[in-house]
Amino acid sequence: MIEFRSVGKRFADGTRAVSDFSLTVPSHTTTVLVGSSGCGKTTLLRSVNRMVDLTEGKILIDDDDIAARDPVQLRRSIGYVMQHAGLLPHRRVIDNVATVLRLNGVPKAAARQRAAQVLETVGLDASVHRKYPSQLSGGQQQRVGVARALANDPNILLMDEPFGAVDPIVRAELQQEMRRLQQDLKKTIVFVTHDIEEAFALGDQVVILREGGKVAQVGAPAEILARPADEFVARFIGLEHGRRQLRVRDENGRRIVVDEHGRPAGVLE
Ligand SMILES: Nc1ncnc2c1ncn2[C@@H]1O[C@H](COP(=O)(O)OP(=O)(O)OP(=O)(O)O)[C@@H](O)[C@H]1O
Repeated sequence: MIEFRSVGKRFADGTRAVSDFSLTVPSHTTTVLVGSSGCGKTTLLRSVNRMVDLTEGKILIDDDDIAARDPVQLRRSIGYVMQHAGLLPHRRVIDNVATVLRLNGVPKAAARQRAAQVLETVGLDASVHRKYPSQLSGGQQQRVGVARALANDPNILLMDEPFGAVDPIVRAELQQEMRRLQQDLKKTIVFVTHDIEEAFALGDQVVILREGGKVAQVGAPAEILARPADEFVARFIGLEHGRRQLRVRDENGRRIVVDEHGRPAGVLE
């Protein structure tokens, strides 16, 4: 479990990114932080592995204050996936993944073996092992990024807009893949996105943020859709002007669900 207790961050230049942010992230589930650009998502995410050091409040991981942890050790114990995969361009795929294991003292052969295993977990076979990142598609690079984050088998995975730079079809594929992975792995995931559809697709718990890291609403996607806390949330999740309102239409004896434009969205069973 990760607990944010009245967390705040003011950067050296005086920019206040976050104030008084509190949240509990339950273990083995996915929590998605969603909000517009600049609302403080990345700052909050990076404060969990101390890439950002807080100016107020504290973060506890399983009841331990992370301020007391060695930052390098802490960072190595937590998986981190960023938007542009952040792979080392001059290292082969297998070594990009093996490097994090080597840093933790795993011998070379064992590191490569584990890297191959974790690449397979994310759907990449041996044909990519010896390639360089630039020889992979954007979606494949993101998979390598996820594999690298999983290599040490961390309990916690931080994901910062990991699918933001790939096309919508690949993005949907990666989201689906992530749900499958999470069913097996049951990591504690904190995922950042500005896309509410992605938040609803992946989050067990969704946190809608306003500017300054202020929480507008926290809840399961269905709870938020059913009871948006206020106008801001209703607008953010696209409930205004009748959007997302589905209706049932009878079509040759079957009940078809249609969207606000009357376009078919599915079949009601
Ligand atoms: N190192 C820094 N120094 C000064 N200000 C910063 C720094 N990093 C972030 N900020 C500011 O803090 C605020 C929150 O930034 P943050 O990157 O956390 O937002 P975000 O919600 O992740 O945005 P995006 O979706 O655009 O990445 C912004 O106003 C940003 O300009």
